[in-house]
Amino acid sequence: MIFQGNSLSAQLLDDGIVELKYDAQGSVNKFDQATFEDFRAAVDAINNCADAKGVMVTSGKPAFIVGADITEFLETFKQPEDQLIPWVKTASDVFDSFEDIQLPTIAAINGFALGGGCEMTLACDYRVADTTVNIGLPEVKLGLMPGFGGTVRLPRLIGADNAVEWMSTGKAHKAEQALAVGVLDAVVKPEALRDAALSMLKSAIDGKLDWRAKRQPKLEPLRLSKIEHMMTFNTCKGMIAAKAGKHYPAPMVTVNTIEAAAGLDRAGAMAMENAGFAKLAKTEAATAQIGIFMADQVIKGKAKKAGKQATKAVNKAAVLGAGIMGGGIAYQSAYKGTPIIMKDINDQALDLGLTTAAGILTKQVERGRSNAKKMAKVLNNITPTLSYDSVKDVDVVVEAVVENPKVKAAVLAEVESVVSDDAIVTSNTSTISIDLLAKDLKRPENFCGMHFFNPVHKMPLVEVIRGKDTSDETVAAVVAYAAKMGKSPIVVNDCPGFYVNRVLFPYFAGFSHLVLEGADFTAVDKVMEKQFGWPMGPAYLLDVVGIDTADHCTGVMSAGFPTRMAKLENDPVSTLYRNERYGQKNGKGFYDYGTDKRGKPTKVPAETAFELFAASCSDKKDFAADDIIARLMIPLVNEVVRCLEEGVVASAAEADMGLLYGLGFPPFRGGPIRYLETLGLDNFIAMADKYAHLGEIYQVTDGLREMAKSGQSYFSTDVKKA
Ligand SMILES: NC(=O)c1ccc[n+]([C@@H]2O[C@H](COP(=O)([O-])OP(=O)(O)OC[C@H]3O[C@@H](n4cnc5c(N)ncnc54)[C@H](O)[C@@H]3O)[C@@H](O)[C@H]2O)c1
Repeated sequence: MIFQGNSLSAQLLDDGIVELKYDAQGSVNKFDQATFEDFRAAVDAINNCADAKGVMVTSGKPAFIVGADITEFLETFKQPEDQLIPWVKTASDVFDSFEDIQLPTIAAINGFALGGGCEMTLACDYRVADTTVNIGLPEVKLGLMPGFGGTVRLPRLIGADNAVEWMSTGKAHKAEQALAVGVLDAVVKPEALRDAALSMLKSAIDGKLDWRAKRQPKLEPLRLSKIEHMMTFNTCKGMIAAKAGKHYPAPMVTVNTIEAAAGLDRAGAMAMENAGFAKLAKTEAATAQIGIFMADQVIKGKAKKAGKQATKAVNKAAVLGAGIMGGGIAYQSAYKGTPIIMKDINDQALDLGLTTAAGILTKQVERGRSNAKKMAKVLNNITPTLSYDSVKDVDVVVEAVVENPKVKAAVLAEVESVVSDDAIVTSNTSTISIDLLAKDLKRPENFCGMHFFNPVHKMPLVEVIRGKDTSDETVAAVVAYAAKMGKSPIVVNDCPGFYVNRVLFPYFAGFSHLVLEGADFTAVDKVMEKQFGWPMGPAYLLDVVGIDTADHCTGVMSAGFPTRMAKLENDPVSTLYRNERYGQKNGKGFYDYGTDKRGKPTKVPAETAFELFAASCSDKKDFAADDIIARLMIPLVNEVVRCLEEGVVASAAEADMGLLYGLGFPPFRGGPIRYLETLGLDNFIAMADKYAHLGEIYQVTDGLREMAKSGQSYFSTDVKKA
């Protein structure tokens, strides 16, 4: 052994080959600060080893190297930009010093080689992978760009156009794709990987392969003619500008960096990369996207823990109601491998439920994401029925019948009397209290809410709602089932609106206030979509949710929080409802919906809506974009803070992910709490105080003022809880 560190070692094998083996103490190999120290020391040891003739990089884990340690990023990136440049240069220098070892080098790549893991292989002269490989530079998904030489080495290896595509999409590539584009030199079966790498390295040592010639282009400027240069970068920039948009600067900074560095040697190009990386590390988008990655880990971690704690595995499920939601739930359960009975009271509904599932599957087949065999298997996993007979032996029931407390109470009691004593019963209600529904059940400990979002197959969130009698076992089993369905579950406590709708309705109230004061709803939608970044502005979202549903929910919320969320006089939503404008479902709401000559869906602001509001709202008035954003977002953020303070949602991470996964909160803003903290607690409070006279939804809590005063972060409170 010529070097032994905590996460990697260098051993001199026969024939003078040094095996540089990454084998961290944790479950995966990643580049954290300690690994960098090891890496640097290992390079020194190899340079000082007189007998070394070549270097083979391997992994002792099922994955090669998964990337940099993202958990260190947010803390590190608090440094000012001018200090981050030397910080990242220290890291890229180690990769350069490895690349400069005056011996042939090869990476034997298995499983994931992402980010820093991919960059480690790029610093080698040759790359042999096995068929399990997944290789790529996904930094852009964290609002960053490669920082360990990826932007320098990859374009010089596979051409600027291919490299920009790899880096601007952040996609991971399978072995064959990476081989075709020239990132890999060979692909072999997993059992042949080591021998193949050794054999190729020996050929280089013996002079049969010219490793110096292979390395040289990586040290020089990119070989591009003026025309090629112009064509490549202009085309790439055009595509990126259209796709990524202004809220996601990382892809454009990446391509600009590669372009600016094209005429430079490695040292010059690396300096460009160091600067570009530091610039991106300081953007709000990077903070937000890194925050999302960490918060997602929190959710996944909790789901995994629930899976271990759950005493009851869900192997067979039932859904009651084959409507929009029931059909979607049946599809999702079946698709992810849990057979499900779909019960309704009428045949037509069952047909519709199955047709919905088949429709989703057909689209997947058309897009090449599935095939007829898989489609048949999924459909076979759904058993439609009109009777309770086949529901008897299921492990979990999801009730998704009409939103009527009496019907739900009757259906829940019925099903409870049919299933076994340890079966879990859940409700997909969006507004009815879980404690209220549990009141007449014999086994309330086996009951909780399981709130899916529409459309079920697309929306990642499931709120698992704990009632006052719900047992921990029930929560654990339902969380595990939701995760098995491929969803991201968050556990919330029972309260009106649960978590997501509870914070959404104050936002809608902010919108209604604005319209009542004369705002043009199309202008509000435009600001909230284009500037704030929501996938739909509030008027459009209300149309999609359904004006009738929204009006009903407003009633529920005002009953639950009578002072803060009291129904507004002349609420534009109620005005539309009274005029039978139910939104997208009947083709008329704030907008009119239809189809054009080619059958494409259309959406135009409805003249009738303007007329109705002219009669019940103040005269038309323009509002500044900042004003619009503040008046909608302050109520939402305030309510999220209340939910955290009341323990409705357990952590800032879950509060953020709930809105990201349930409502499509703009990812570049990270979630409501990340948005609050990016603004700064003091700034948010100052802004909210300006609007406090508008009502309670604008008034910040004492708890928030306390947090601001003591300079605390909601995310550090999460760390303490964990
Ligand atoms: N649609 C949404 O966007 C959405 C989102 C989240 C939650 N939810 C909730 O999901 C539930 C269902 O909503 P939906 O939109 O799917 O409604 P829907 O009207 O499309 O479907 C309800 C189905 O329940 C069936 N049904 C009625 N009584 C029944 C009974 N006794 N036994 C079995 N089936 C019965 C009906 O025949 C119908 O097929 C509601 O509680 C709703 O609040 C809806």
